[in-house]
Amino acid sequence: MMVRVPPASSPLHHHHRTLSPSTVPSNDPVGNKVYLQGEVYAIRDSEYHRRNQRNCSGLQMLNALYTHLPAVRAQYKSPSSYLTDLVNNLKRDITRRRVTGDPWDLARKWAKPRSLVPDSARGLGDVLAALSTAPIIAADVGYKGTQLKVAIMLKGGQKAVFKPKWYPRDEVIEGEVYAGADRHNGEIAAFHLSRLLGFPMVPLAVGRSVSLKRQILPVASRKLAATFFLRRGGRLCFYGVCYYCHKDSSVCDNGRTLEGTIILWLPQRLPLMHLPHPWAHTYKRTKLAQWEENENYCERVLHHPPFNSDKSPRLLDLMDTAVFDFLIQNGDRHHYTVVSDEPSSSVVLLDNGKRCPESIKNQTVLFLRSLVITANLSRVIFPPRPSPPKNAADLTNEELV
Ligand SMILES: Nc1ncnc2c1ncn2[C@@H]1O[C@H](COP(=O)(O)OP(=O)(O)OP(=O)(O)O)[C@@H](O)[C@H]1O
Ligand SMILES: [Mn+2]
Repeated sequence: MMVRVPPASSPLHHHHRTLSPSTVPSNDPVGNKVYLQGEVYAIRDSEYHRRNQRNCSGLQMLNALYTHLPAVRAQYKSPSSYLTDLVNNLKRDITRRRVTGDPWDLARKWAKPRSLVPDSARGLGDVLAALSTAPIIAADVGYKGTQLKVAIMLKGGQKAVFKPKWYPRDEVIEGEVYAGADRHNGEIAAFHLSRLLGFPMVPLAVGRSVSLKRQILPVASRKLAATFFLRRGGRLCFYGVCYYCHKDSSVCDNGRTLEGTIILWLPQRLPLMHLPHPWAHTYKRTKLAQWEENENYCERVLHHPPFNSDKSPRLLDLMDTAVFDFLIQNGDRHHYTVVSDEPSSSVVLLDNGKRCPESIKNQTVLFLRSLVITANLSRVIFPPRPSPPKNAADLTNEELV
């Protein structure tokens, strides 16, 4: 299911197809079947729909939720001091205060299987500043994955990743939710959003403009350097080594620098493991996934490890991940990542560059507040097993907010 929150007036409004509320719900023969309640659109590809008319349980749940929206709005009409403090503290944390002489060590100590950054992270501003200014002492082709990236080593021995900017910030990406290359600034927004939501599982990420000529090429491995070339007009370009890496899809500097995102590498003591996401797309237009076809799919998932253990928070963590991905508009979490050999590990939120809306920088306090409310919803609507999940429609307003 693909869910969007784009009323034209909202700060989340962005450049995807804009749908007219007046067409809802409709079943137009060529386009999408669109559901609307309040200001939420839930869109499903029409082709899927024709084949599987029954599959609307998620939409019904959403509809049930939106009956509570007016009450939630009323309660949060004015900013609470809790949220004002929360945002102020987050802001203070990301200010450079020169409280640590060893930012890499500080960040390494912070990282735990259920929290990569503490709620109150004195020195975070110093780590972020170090990421965006520390000299790059080595650069190599990306480690794995399909997209162009540069593995870098920063002075002081810290590993990191450089993901280049592909699009102007207001570029429209048409197609499926997983279409297009990554948005470098999506990774940065995702990092701050994760802290705001109390789900700090995104590795630290900052923006940085690098000089390919002066900062990357001189320290590049031979393999990486071999993919550099000059365009007419003096722009330096490269395309790296990866599944989608090709000279035709290279990135170029503007004559001086290339903008991108630097993402901190997680410490060695937190090795990662990738697991298939039970609610992944099939990535084939004509093939439905089991979760799209089978009304009892969730029950089936609950019979398998790690979901069959009352001690495992995994399903709740995946739900929080779903809320998070909804907010950053990421439809590409085909696998999820956890820390190996840590059964209680939360989901490590890597690879957040898909489709993060450009307008996230225009957030207002109002918007932030609604995010915090949304983030808490999954815990309320889906209480931990074994207590039987309540029907969202049965919840009182007090329970929801
Ligand atoms: N900050 C990090 N710390 C540790 N490991 C990382 C980090 N970022 C990425 N990795 C490892 O590298 C892999 C690929 O990274 P990423 O998902 O960002 O690249 P990608 O090319 O977009 O991958 P994909 O094509 O699978 O979407 C991750 O699955 C993870 O194992
Ligand atoms: Mn990716």
